[in-house]
Amino acid sequence: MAQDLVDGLLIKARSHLPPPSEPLGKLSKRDRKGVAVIKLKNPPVNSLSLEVLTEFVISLEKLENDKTFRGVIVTSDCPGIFSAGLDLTEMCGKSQAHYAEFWRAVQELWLRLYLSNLVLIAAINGVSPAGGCLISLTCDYRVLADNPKYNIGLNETLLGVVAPSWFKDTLVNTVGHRTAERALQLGLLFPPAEALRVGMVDQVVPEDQVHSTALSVMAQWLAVPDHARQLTKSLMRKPTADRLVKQRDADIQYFLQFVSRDSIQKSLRMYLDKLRQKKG
Ligand SMILES: CC/C=C\C/C=C\C/C=C\CC/C=C/CC(=O)SCCNC(=O)CCNC(=O)[C@H](O)C(C)(C)COP(=O)(O)OP(=O)(O)OC[C@H]1O[C@@H](n2cnc3c(N)ncnc32)[C@H](O)[C@@H]1OP(=O)(O)O
Repeated sequence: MAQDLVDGLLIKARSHLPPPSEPLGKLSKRDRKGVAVIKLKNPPVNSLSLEVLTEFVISLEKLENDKTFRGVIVTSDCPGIFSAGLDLTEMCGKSQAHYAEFWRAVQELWLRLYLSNLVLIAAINGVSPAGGCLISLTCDYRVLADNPKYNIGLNETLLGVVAPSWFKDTLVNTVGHRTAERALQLGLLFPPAEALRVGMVDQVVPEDQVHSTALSVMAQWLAVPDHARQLTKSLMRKPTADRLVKQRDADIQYFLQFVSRDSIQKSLRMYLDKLRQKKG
C-alpha cells in the first residue's frame, strides 16, 4: 500500500537541472497521493553548495504551496552518502558578500525545513556529517540504514569551527542537553546503533528497507489530521525558530566575522587538504 504514496523529485545542482519548462510542473500530475521524494543529487558527496541550498528551498516552497502534497521523504541519490554537509569550498577564500549570501541560504533552508507544514521523513542512506545531519534533524522522523560506515552527527569542532546556536538547538531538541553537549564538544559521529541509542535517529533498518520503512512511517504520520499535527509541530518548534528569525542579520554578521578569521580559514583549508590528500 505504502508504495502507492511515492513520487519523485530530484534536487541537484542547477547546472544539472532539466530545462525550466520541465522540472516541477510534472509534480501535480504525478503526485496525487500527496508524497514527494526529494533526492539530493550533487555528486560526488552531496555537499550543500549555494546552488543546492537554493534549489532545495525553491523545491520545498513549491511543494508547500501545492496543496496536493502532505509529505516529503528526504533521501540521497549518491551511493553511501546522505550529504557531506555544507560545501566547505563556499566558506574558504571567498568574499564577504559571498559568505553572507551563503549563510543566508543556510538559514533559509533550515527555517523552511524546521517549520515545514509537510511531514518530513529522512531516509538516511549514507554517511551524514554536520550539515547533512542537520537536514535530517529538521525532519519529523529519521530512518537510518544499518551500515557501520553511515556515521551521523554534528562534527563541526573537528574542523575547528563551531556549530551555531540554532544547529545546537536542533540537536538539543532531539537528543536532550547532556547528549548534545557531549556530542557537540567532541564532534561525535555516531555509527547507527549508537545513533539509535542516543535518539539521534528513530529507527535503524537494513539498507534495502530504508525507503519502504520511510513510506510506512509516512503513512502513520499522514493518518493524523493535518491541522492538528501542524499546529502541534509549530508549538514544539516555533520558539526555537523564532530565536533565529529575530536575529538573522546579527547571525550573518557573526558568521562573517567568524569565518573570515585567519585561524578559521586556515583550519578549513587544512581540513579540505586532508580530504583531498586522503586519496593520494
Ligand atoms: C560562539 C560561536 C558560535 C557560532 C559560530 C558562528 C558561526 C559558525 C561558523 C561556522 C559553522 C560552519 C558549519 C559547518 C557545517 C558543515 O556542514 S561543515 C562540513 C562538514 N563535513 C564534513 O566534515 C565531511 C567531510 N567529508 C568527508 O568526510 C568525506 O568526504 C565523506 C565521508 C563525506 C565521503 O568520503 P569519500 O566517499 O571517501 O569521498 P572523498 O572524501 O574522497 O570526497 C570526494 C570529494 O569531495 C570533497 N568533499 C568532501 N566533503 C566536502 C564538503 N563538505 N565540502 C566540499 N567538498 C567536499 C573532497 O574534498 C573530495 O574532493 P576532490 O575530489 O579530492 O577534489
